[in-house]
Amino acid sequence: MLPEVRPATFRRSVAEHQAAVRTLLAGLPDALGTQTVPLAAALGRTLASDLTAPRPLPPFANSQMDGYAVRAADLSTGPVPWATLPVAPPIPAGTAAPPLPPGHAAPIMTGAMLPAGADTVVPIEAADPPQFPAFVGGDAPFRDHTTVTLPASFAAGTYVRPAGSDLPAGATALAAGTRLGAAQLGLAAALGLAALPVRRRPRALVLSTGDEVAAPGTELAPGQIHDANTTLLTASLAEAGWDTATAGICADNAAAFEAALADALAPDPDVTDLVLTSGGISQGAYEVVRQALAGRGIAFGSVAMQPGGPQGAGLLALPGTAPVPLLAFPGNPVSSFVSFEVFLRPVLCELLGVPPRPLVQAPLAVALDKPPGKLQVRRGILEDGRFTPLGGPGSHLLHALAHATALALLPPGPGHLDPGTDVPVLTMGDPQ
Ligand SMILES: Nc1nc2c(c(=O)[nH]1)N[C@H]1C(S)=C(S)[C@@H](COP(=O)(O)OP(=O)(O)OC[C@H]3O[C@@H](n4cnc5c(N)ncnc54)[C@H](O)[C@@H]3O)O[C@H]1N2
Ligand code: MOO
Repeated sequence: MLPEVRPATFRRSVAEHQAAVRTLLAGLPDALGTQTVPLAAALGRTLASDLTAPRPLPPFANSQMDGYAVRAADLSTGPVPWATLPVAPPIPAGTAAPPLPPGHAAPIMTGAMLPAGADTVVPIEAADPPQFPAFVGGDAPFRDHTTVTLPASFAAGTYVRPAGSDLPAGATALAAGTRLGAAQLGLAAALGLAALPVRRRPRALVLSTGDEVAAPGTELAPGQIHDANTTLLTASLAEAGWDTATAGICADNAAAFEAALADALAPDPDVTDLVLTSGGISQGAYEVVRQALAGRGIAFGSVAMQPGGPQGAGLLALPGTAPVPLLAFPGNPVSSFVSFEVFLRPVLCELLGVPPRPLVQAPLAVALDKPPGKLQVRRGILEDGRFTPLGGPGSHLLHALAHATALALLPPGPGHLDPGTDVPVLTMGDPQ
């Protein structure tokens, strides 16, 4: 059950707006539920519940080397630091090993089951002779009375992989919330599991607004710009594991915008977990999102942050559609990007148990001025452990953003920060 958020005009701190977004999206984990999918379809999905090992890994004690399975005690019975032992029948991988007769050495292959009684494997290179007898692996019949000489320097347990030494039966193999990559799926396969319980992928509807905004690939009329935000927000969501749909670019006409939104939500057989709009929420005369949605459950206001000051959020209540959480981001592309990184990604990570972007403290390489009392998010790079800004604070500077690998979160408070001031920095990795 999602909470009611009443229309209002707000002035919030960043923490207050983050809390409002968290409350709005609190029902997401339950709404996603669980579905079981084959391993081949589980790549990139999120594990829905703790995965318990149904059997030990490895399932039986086995050899780590091609060599001889022995009892370590049989190697140091005489006055010399070696022992000559009769050779028992060989143990290939994939067979049930018979018990090792006392005082014998059984040729054993890597991964083969250690016979009962053996506790050590001596690699073939350490044996004399350092090759297996001709009857091992060939068609020749087993020859009794063959012997091998082995050094006594191998302590009990050497080159043995005990049952459960990777993971005991009943242990937690992977925790709920784990994003399933190659290694995690490999572990599930090794445990014998053919399918895994995963969360339904969340799904968002992304809409850009503005008479001036035209789709990439189209010719621009005078005064028009290309739509960056649909792509930017869709890609941000996809990186966070979401499926996305778009209702395209909506003109600055409240009735048409509302109709487009209702259309995109109503006939859709797939659940929409979130609507994300950009543009049309500030103080202008043509603020289509604000005008259309202020009476539909969405609160608009300002957050003490730059860029990304204007914000809207709430539970969208359109006639004929199910209530759905909606976040309205400002139209400037960097404002939309920063809004995603500050308000949405951390909440999604927290709710869905995904690790957030790493946050480090780093000194500023240069002096920076900012609006006092607001959190300013500067884009830049970490170089020699210091934060160097790329471009200025303007929220239209997409080129600098595209080269940034770090976001400095300059705290509200004084408007001037000296070089060397330690500030929190979100690291984003290399641009792809
Ligand atoms: N008088 C005031 N004016 C503005 C204020 C204010 O407080 N008082 N706030 C400014 C801030 S800060 C921001 S951010 C913007 C937010 O405005 P909107 O959310 O209403 O966005 P728009 O006006 O529609 O667009 C802003 C800007 O971004 C461009 N844009 C919009 N959509 C896209 C898109 N999909 N792709 C690329 N670029 C887009 C648009 O052309 C504008 O240049 O308001 C300030 N004004
Ligand atoms: O707050 Mo606006 O998002 O700076 O440009």
